[in-house]
Amino acid sequence: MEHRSVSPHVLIFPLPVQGHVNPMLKLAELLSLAGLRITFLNSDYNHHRLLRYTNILDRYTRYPGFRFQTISDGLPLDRPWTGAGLRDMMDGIKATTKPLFREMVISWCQSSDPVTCIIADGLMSFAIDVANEVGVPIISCRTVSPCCFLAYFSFAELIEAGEVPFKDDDMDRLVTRVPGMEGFLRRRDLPSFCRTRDANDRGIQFIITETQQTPRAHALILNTFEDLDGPILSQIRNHCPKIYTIGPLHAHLKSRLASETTTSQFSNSFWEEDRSCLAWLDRQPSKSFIYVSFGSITVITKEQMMEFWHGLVNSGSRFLWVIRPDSLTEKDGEFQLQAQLREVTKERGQIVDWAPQEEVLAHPAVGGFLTHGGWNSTLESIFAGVPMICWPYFSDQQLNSRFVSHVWKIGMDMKDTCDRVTVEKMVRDVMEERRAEFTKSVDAMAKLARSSLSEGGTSYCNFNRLIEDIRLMSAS
Ligand SMILES: O=c1ccn([C@@H]2O[C@H](COP(=O)(O)OP(=O)(O)O[C@H]3O[C@H](CO)[C@@H](O)[C@H](O)[C@H]3O)[C@@H](O)[C@H]2O)c(=O)[nH]1
Ligand SMILES: C[C@H]1CC[C@@H]2C(C(=O)O)=CO[C@@H](O)[C@@H]21
Repeated sequence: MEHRSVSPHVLIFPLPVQGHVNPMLKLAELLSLAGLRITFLNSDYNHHRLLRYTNILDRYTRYPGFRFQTISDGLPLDRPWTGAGLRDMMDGIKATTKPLFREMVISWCQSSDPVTCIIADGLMSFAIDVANEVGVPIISCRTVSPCCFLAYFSFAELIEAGEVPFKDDDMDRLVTRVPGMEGFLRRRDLPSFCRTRDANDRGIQFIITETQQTPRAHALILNTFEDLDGPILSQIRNHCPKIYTIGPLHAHLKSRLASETTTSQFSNSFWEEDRSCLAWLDRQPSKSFIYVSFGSITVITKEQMMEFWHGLVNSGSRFLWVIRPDSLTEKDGEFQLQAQLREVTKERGQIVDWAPQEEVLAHPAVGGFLTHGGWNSTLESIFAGVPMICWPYFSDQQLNSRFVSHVWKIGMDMKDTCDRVTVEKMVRDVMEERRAEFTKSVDAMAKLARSSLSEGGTSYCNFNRLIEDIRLMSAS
């Protein structure tokens, strides 16, 4: 790839959530590898956590044009933030981050090194307003699944047609107005924000407003590959014609780094990874354990935690279970329940606060993944060829789990149930009874993912087009 003498300067600005920062940091490194200069804008709080638990400074500052900047997210320092606090986060961003961002961008644009292009999280459309005000091209990046993004586009129409809010409790009724999903999308598969009786609910209105702004951006980056989401992408292209599908980003970065001499540690985690579990995995037989993790912001009740635990133990499979310290909805004085579970679990497996997930999924001893179905986890599981059981918590996860079970047929959907009998049955299905069937389809998808990243593959070529697009911005 050609490097011009002054390379473009790209400002990357993710929503301050693990599942957004992680893929956007990977995107940032990919762009750095291509010779672009990057300013990565993190919230103060998240940056501090990354400094504490990862080697991001060593990893990223080896690129001469890379720098981190920080901004306030407007939240008090004594949170942890989880999915239950979505409104607080959005309010903080609107009141505090938005005006600060505008000031920062204006001052950078007046400096001797103005930004050529902004790549901002598609959930912060105020970045589009600011970019337009200062005349800098902006590309939107949505870290959520394309199927969910498409459903968001249909929210206003669903409301107008009276499909949302739901008028009764029949959650299995088909939803007819999300294009391309007419035959299989049930009410229960819509993003959790639709489970309200109020069409003016702030959650729904926020998503509608943000999503409808996306076409105002110069282009849209999606973390997927064409063979996974082809029919959905052609529907999205009716709204946003210029899309760069360059995923799975985690694997794309690894494949482009493969020729470089670099560290093999890729953690962008807000928690300390417990790497001791890898040694435990090394002692397990092939495809013998199930990995359990519900991502970075899911919270569960003590009751649900116990149902999962009994179901896992009764299944007879060994398991590695990530229980973040802030996982429980209720207070767990001194983490008593978590400590007890750890103790009684020793026989059957391990419980850790946070795992090196990509490495765990790539381990030969893993046979299945019990996941909340966050989009990063879904892509990481597909790429590793690991069948899933999805227990969606919120947002896109309700849709992702339907696609996993019904469209791609690479796992099972445990949505809206949480009892030990179901957990046991599904674990047995994925690990034993239906293992061959799921493994065959997920392996085929993993192969397509790999080929999208190889030279000439769709994600590979789309990434090169993205770079050219950004370079042309600096030339004009
Ligand atoms: O022990 C762990 C658990 C998770 N992870 C990583 O954390 C990320 C989690 O991302 P994701 O699976 O997408 O879940 P969330 O953290 O819940 O992500 C939020 O952001 C995603 C992208 O927008 C959405 O798809 C989700 O629904 C939303 O909850 C992944 O890269 C995992 O590899 C670890 O490294 N170690
Ligand atoms: C903060 C959550 C609200 C919706 C966001 C999202 C999306 O892009 O739609 C996915 O999951 C969460 O991280 C975001």
